[in-house]
Amino acid sequence: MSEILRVENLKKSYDGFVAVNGVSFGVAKGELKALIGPNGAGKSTCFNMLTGQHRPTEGEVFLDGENITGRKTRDVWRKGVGRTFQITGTYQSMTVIENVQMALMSHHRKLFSMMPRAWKLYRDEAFEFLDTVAMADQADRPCSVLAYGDLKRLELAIALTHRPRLLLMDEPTAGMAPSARIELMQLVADIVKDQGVSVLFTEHDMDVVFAHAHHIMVLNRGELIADGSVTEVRNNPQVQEVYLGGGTLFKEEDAHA
Ligand SMILES: Nc1ncnc2c1ncn2[C@@H]1O[C@H](COP(=O)(O)OP(=O)(O)OP(=O)(O)O)[C@@H](O)[C@H]1O
Repeated sequence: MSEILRVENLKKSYDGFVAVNGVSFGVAKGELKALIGPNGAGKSTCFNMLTGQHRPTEGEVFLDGENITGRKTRDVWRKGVGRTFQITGTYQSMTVIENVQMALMSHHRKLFSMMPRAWKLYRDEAFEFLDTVAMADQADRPCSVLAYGDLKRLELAIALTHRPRLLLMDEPTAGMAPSARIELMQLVADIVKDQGVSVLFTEHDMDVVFAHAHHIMVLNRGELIADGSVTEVRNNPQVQEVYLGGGTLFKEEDAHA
């Protein structure tokens, strides 16, 4: 399978402190890949370098073969790299569908207008995105009354309006109840399968990671210590040491590969 993302020898230093050190990896087209690691391992720093928020100190980032290292966030986004954040970024005073319509206006490069007729634009298209995340029945509800899990699904719909080739998800299930976490990631897995979008996500909940990731990478103190299938990562002694001081990290039945 060819790669949507290739990262070579990525490094980020802050005043001499090395947050990410010589990291190289790939994400295949149509892959759902997890980037895990303890707090402060360098996951967000990695994401920030992929999206152009931070310029790498060294190394290169290729999107579908094109070198995008150091490009501005907006350029990277226009090239098809989307991102969702741990804290949702919807407009609370607007309805669910208006949030999606506004994202579509941006995607189609239409100037946003507060004129009432602006809300007729892209309404059908917006419904399709809401349908993808099973939110069409909540289209006309204000965002301020949505349950947290519904806000996360809405944020996913908004990210999809830009037709990302690669979607980076920063702790997508943070703050959710365990059953809602698995449900949200099942939705993401379905989207990956049905639409061929590639997803790279960070996550602290191992049940979510093992249930859905095709492959897992492990960062520790800025260095990539594992990159492989669930089974390979589970059996990696260095990973077990990092997580549980040598104890068992994974249950056999969790593995799919
Ligand atoms: N702008 C910055 N200036 C200085 N140090 C930073 C900066 N951003 C991150 N760091 C440091 O780099 C290291 C990696 O941080 P990062 O946020 O990437 O880790 P993380 O794996 O995403 O952690 P978490 O799981 O807690 O979100 C940490 O030690 C952090 O304090």
